[in-house]
Amino acid sequence: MIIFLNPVLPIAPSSQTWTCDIFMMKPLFGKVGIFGIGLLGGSVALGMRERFLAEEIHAYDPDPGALEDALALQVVDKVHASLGDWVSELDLGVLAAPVGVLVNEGQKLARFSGPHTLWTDVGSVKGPVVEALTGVLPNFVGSHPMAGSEKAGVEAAHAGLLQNAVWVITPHGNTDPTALSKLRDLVQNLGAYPLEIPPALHDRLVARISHLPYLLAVGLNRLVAQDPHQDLLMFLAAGGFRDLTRVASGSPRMSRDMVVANKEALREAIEDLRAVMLELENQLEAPEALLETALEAKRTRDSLPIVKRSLLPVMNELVVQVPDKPGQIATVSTALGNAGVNIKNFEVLAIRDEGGAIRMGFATPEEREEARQILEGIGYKVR
Ligand SMILES: NC(=O)C1=CN([C@@H]2O[C@H](COP(=O)(O)OP(=O)(O)OC[C@H]3O[C@@H](n4cnc5c(N)ncnc54)[C@H](O)[C@@H]3O)[C@@H](O)[C@H]2O)C=CC1
Ligand SMILES: O=C(O)C(=O)Cc1ccc(O)cc1
Repeated sequence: MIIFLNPVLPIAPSSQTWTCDIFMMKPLFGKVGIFGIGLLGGSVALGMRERFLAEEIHAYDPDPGALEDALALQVVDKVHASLGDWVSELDLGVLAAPVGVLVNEGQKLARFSGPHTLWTDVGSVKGPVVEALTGVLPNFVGSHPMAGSEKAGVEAAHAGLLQNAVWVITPHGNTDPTALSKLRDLVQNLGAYPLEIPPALHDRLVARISHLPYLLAVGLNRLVAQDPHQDLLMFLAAGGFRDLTRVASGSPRMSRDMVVANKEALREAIEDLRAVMLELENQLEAPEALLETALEAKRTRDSLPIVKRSLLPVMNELVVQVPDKPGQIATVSTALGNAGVNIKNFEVLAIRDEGGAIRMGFATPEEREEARQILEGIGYKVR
């Protein structure tokens, strides 16, 4: 069964109906722990921070450099180089380590977890992780945001990565319904689309739509690397080769772990692709048949849904913290208006007890910088 839910974005109602009452809303979670503060873990933390979904965000990572960067970039509030009692205080734990270590990491965390913590992971393969951790980590529900990039590490993390992304949730027969519902809330509040799919079906589908394309990208690059005219091929590589092989630029370790963990489903997909390639090879002698296949490919490719990543490029956005006092929206917009800075997009984000936040979009990075200086100049905290 597949359930597709519309996201509930924490966008403010129109200015006529907006009241300060929403400033009294509590964040969805108190303490949150991110285990593996890289591209995905960092993006979850930033998304939660930007939308005030957590009171305090902690990170654990075996790499001291990752912890240092996460603190310096203000992605999290506190960092830990080891697991300990702090884990038992978490309301939400997110495993965002490489796929190959998720089961082991989850089993270790089970020894520290409190009974009330909601646990999830963002790993690219779900079957083995969900099987091993359901009922072991309390309130565990597996998940997989279908969003990423060819970059790795916390310095590449950004909240916009998850915005409007399809975020697969993979319930198991023993999944606790309350935990499932809380995870759905989190995904929707992060601005993503929760899509529920059983773990085994998820793995079969991502083998075809994500893992096989990755192996193909590796294979196409290997053909170039092994060719006696490698240098010339590099010069000739135009948009097609680049588009088709972009994912080979991602973290090789992350991707290696991902394909190995899904090897059964991937073998089937490779087998099917072999048959298709053979068919295509034969169709070189049957141009009419090849044209039919090419037309079908164009129809399929052209009907892929267009994913709108965010209302404005993430780079031109500012988030301003505002206290729970009357007239804040007027003060912010008047200060910018008086300086001739045009606000292209205006959104009131989720709110915590002591105040709220406004997200604004600007047409250019220069205008955003000007807005930042003006708002900081009149005492606002801006990110
Ligand atoms: N990169 C992508 O496009 C996507 C990745 N994912 C999944 O997200 C997870 C993380 O991937 P990325 O953020 O891309 O990788 P990354 O390499 O950017 O970050 C992984 C982090 O995990 C840390 N780590 C390594 N061993 C650990 C352990 N035992 N415990 C805790 N942390 C540990 C690393 O030091 C690193 O900071 C993986 O499971 C991956 O399958 C999911 C969707 C997209
Ligand atoms: O960069 C892209 O287009 C990707 O497809 C990245 C990606 C990598 C791994 C995942 O589990 C999900 C998405």
